[in-house]
Amino acid sequence: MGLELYLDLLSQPCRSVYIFAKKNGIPFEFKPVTLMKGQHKSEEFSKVNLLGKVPALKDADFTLAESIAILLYLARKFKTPDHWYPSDLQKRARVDEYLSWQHMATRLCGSKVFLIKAIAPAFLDEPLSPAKLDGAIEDLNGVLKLFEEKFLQDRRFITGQEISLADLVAIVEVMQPLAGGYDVFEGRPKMAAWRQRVEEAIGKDLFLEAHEPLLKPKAAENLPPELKEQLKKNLLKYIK
Ligand SMILES: N[C@@H](CCC(=O)N[C@@H](CS)C(=O)NCC(=O)O)C(=O)O
Repeated sequence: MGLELYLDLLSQPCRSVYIFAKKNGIPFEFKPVTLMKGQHKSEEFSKVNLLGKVPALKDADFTLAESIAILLYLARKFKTPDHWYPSDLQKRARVDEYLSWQHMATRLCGSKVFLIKAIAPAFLDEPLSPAKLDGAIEDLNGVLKLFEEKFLQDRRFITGQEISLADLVAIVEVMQPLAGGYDVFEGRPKMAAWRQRVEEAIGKDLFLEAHEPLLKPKAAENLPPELKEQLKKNLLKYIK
């Protein structure tokens, strides 16, 4: 059995894995796991990832969770071009630095804005207080300022001249609040120019293909009440 990637492209870390595999011509079977149908909680999926989260990888009888671990596994196994995870000690450390920082920063704050703006209205009986969104946007703005000042500075990409895993992991996260209706690039010309460069380095078609489910979401299906309740509980955990 070849490489299998368990993905839902609505998810940021899934998009980074998908783009990376496609861009590098890594052969894999796309195994869809639809979050909005609760498929990540199925018994079948728990055999691939007991953590119940996407993305997940299966390579013969080896399974792996966590997008960063998956990206590094793919980079090493398929010996992808050096710029993705540079062999230069300090460039690699720059990538590691961003990948370590982003979980509780770009990812946490971008996801929260997206969930409050785009997902919560379909699940909650009463609208959230506007202060909730204001607070989330304020936190996200603080993180984006740090992203520009510390990680991007005046460079073309985070490590310098070429795209790396750090840029890939960053772009998929900042697209999430954008899809929720909060344009993170407005008033941030440095970030907007970086986005263009990242899109070009990935390839516009692949970038669009990976983001289409997020940018043009299909109407939500009618969910069974118990599943809706479970997803609502999860949502409240994330946006508290
Ligand atoms: N740190 C993990 C995060 C994975 C994650 O949170 N995935 C989300 C989708 S973006 C998920 O599967 N959520 C389902 C849940 O938490 O129930 C990674 O980078 O892979």
